[in-house]
Amino acid sequence: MAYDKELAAAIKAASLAARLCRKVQKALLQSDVRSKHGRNKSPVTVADYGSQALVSFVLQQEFPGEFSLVAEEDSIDLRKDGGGEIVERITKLVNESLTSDGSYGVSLSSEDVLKAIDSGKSEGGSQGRHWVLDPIDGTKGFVRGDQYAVALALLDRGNVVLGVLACPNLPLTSISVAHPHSPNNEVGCLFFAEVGRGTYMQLLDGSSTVKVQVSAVENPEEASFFESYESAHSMHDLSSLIAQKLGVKAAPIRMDSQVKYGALSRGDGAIYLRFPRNGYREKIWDHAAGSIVVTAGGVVTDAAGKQLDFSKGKYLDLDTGIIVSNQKLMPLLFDAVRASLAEKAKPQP
Ligand SMILES: Nc1ncnc2c1ncn2[C@@H]1O[C@H](COP(=O)(O)O)[C@@H](O)[C@H]1OP(=O)(O)O
Ligand SMILES: [Mg+2]
Ligand SMILES: [Mg+2]
Ligand SMILES: [Mg+2]
Repeated sequence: MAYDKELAAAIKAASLAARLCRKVQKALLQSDVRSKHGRNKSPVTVADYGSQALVSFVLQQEFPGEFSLVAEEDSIDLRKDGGGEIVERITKLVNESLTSDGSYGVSLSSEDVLKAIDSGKSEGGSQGRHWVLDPIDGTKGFVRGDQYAVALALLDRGNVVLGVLACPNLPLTSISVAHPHSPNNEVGCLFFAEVGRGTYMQLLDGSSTVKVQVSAVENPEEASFFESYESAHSMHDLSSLIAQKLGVKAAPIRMDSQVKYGALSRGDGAIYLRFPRNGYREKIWDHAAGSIVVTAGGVVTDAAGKQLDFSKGKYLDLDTGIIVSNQKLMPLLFDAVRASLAEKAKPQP
């Protein structure tokens, strides 16, 4: 109700971007992958840029006037010498997506595309409304041919009020430890949630919408947990200690990106553990959409039990890590996390 128009626009923008990403992933060339300028080694592809340009353009068409977007990518590298060819490829991809949709009847120039990418420079904060976008969350998974998500959320006065997670490679049926990728299954899901109205999953073409719910499992022995595929992103040894203390029997399900929140929101597993290495600062676009999608039955906190605060700009200010589970399991999980962190902090004999 309150955010109907925003939700419809977000679903449209994320679906179009997901289609663009799918096309690029199918034909991925090494030359499409660039490393970000020295700051870190995370890859960025034509699809990250194309997705950001497309979502930014669609949202600005739907909401002319006041517009604020906090997004991961910028055009600095693209504007450098030698970036011209890649900008042309991105522009072509964006225009092909807009033409296939047919709603806007425009063709963007390269400069329009660069401007659309750069309109994601807002800092967010506790006042007003801000869109929050990760155009491809899990770029490493995307490049590997695995899981990734287009993650879009809306902040209103510092709170996440809606979120859309498009997961082009997530099987429609439940994934498990034994079948994390299910190559024979149909893939491509989109999750959406609006504050107080539950979470829904549909196919990427918008059909077959169903209401979903986080698993209500209460016995940790029956619970399985998600964590990053990349051990550089989240400490696998710490999660395994937590799982052991909790009594979880199943092996971890390792997947890239906020797809983990999507899978959790429909009950594929009951726990998500994320413990980045020291010094890593979490960004709001890596958790905004995911965190609202799991609120139908789920709880998201940092390792100190505090709710995530999206009102402080583009970084999340949090203690040690992020944990997600259902309301019943959370107290047990929280105890296991505290005990494991204390054990790891003890000097080794
Ligand atoms: N060193 C890092 N530690 C933790 N997370 C990272 C690191 N580098 C990038 N990320 C981001 O973490 C998320 C991936 O986490 P996961 O390992 O759960 O898939 C992505 O948002 C990824 O960015 P990106 O959006 O560029 O892919
Ligand atoms: Mg990145
Ligand atoms: Mg990300
Ligand atoms: Mg990203």
